[in-house]
Amino acid sequence: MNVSIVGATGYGGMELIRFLNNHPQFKIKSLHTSSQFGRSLYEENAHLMHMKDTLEEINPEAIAKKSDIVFLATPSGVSSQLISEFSDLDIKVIDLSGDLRLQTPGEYENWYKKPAAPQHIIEEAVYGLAEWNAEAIKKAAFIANPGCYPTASLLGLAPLFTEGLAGADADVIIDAKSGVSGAGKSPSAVTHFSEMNENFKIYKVNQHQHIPEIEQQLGRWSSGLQPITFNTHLVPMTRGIMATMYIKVNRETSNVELKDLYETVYENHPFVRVQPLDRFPSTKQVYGSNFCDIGIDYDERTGKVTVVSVIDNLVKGAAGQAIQNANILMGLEETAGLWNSPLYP
Ligand SMILES: NC(=O)C1=CN([C@@H]2O[C@H](COP(=O)(O)OP(=O)(O)OC[C@H]3O[C@@H](n4cnc5c(N)ncnc54)[C@H](OP(=O)(O)O)[C@@H]3O)[C@@H](O)[C@H]2O)C=CC1
Ligand SMILES: CC(=O)N[C@@H](CCC(=O)OP(=O)(O)O)C(=O)O
Repeated sequence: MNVSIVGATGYGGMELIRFLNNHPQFKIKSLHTSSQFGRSLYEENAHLMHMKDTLEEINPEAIAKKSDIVFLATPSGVSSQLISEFSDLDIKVIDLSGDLRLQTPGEYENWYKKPAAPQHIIEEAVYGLAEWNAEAIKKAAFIANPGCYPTASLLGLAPLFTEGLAGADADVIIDAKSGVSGAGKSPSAVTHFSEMNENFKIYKVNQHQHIPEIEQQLGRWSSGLQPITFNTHLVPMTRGIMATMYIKVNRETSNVELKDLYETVYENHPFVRVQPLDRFPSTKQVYGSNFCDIGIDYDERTGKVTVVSVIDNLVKGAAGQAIQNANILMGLEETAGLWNSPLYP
C-alpha cells in the first residue's frame, strides 16, 4: 500500500518517515512541501541523507493517483482548507493537526482563531484515539489524529470514566508538561535554547486549545461533564509528555482495585503499559516509541485518584498513533511497523 506525506519536512512528518521506512506494508510514495519543492529531502535534514527523495508540491489529485493514504502533518489551518480537495478523491486522509478534531466549527474557531473546515467533513471525521475508537476508525474516510496532550490525558483517564468510577462531577485537573519538540520545528522566542535551557515554563494558562478536545471525548464517556482544569508546561528536554491528573472518584477504592481495572481495560492494547503498584512512569521510558505508560494511586485522604501518563509527543502523540490508525484502517495488525523498544538511556 502506498502512502504520501504532506508536511514531510516538519518534526511530525519526519517521524512518520522514520517509522514508515521500516513498515512491512506501507511504502512511502511521495513527500510534499509548501515551500521547498524540487529540493532533496536530505538537503536540510542531514539525518535522512540515506534517502534520495525529492520534495514535491502539494497537488491532491496527483497524490490520490499515487497513494492509498495521505498523512497531513501540517500546521493548524492548512488541512481545514486542503481537506475539501481530498474529499472528492479516492484516498484516505489522516490529519495530524487539530483541524478535524472538534465537532463544532464554532469551538474550533474560538480556540484556534482560524476558519474551521467544512461542517460535513468535520462530522464525517473520526477521532483517532486508537485504543478507544477502532471500530469507527476501520470505516473512516478522514481520521482526526488526536493531539499530543489529549492522547496522554485521555488514555490515562479513560478507565475511570468508562468503568463508572468517575462521572460528571469528577473535577478533573490535568497538570501537563511537554518537551520542546511539541512546538514544531520553527524556533521561536519562547523555545530557543537560551530561553528554555535550565528553565521551566507554564504557557497558555487556562487557554490551551486542547481543553475542548479533552472535554469533548470525556463528555462522550460521561454526559454532563463539568469543565476540566488543564494546564501545560514546557520542560527543557526534546521529547516527551507527562500528564499528572487528579480525579475525584465517586466511591472508595484501592490501588489494587485500580490496577486490576486498568490492566483489564488495556489487556488487549499492547501500546498501553500499566505500571506495577507504587511505580510511576518517566518520559524516558517511552522515548522514541509508541507506548503510553500509566501509573495510578488512590489518595484515601482526599478521595481522589492521581494518574500519571507519559508518551513521546512525536510518536504516540503524533506520527506513531497516525500509523497505528492507518494500520487499523487498512485491516493490518495495529502494531505493524511500530513495535520498537524505546531508545534508552
Ligand atoms: N510536534 C508535536 O509533538 C505534535 C504536533 N502535532 C500537530 O501536527 C502538525 C505538524 O506538527 P509539527 O510537525 O510539529 O510542525 P512543524 O512546524 O515541525 O512542521 C510543519 C510542516 O508543515 C509544512 N507547512 C507549513 N506551512 C504549510 C502550508 N501553508 N501548507 C502546507 N504545509 C505547510 C512545513 O513544511 P514546508 O515549509 O516544507 O511545507 C513544516 O515542515 C501540527 O498541526 C501540530 O500541531 C500534533 C501532535 C504532536
Ligand atoms: C510544546 C508545545 O508547544 N506544544 C504544542 C502542541 C501543539 C499541537 O500539537 O497542536 P494541535 O494538536 O492543536 O495541532 C502546544 O502546546 O500548542
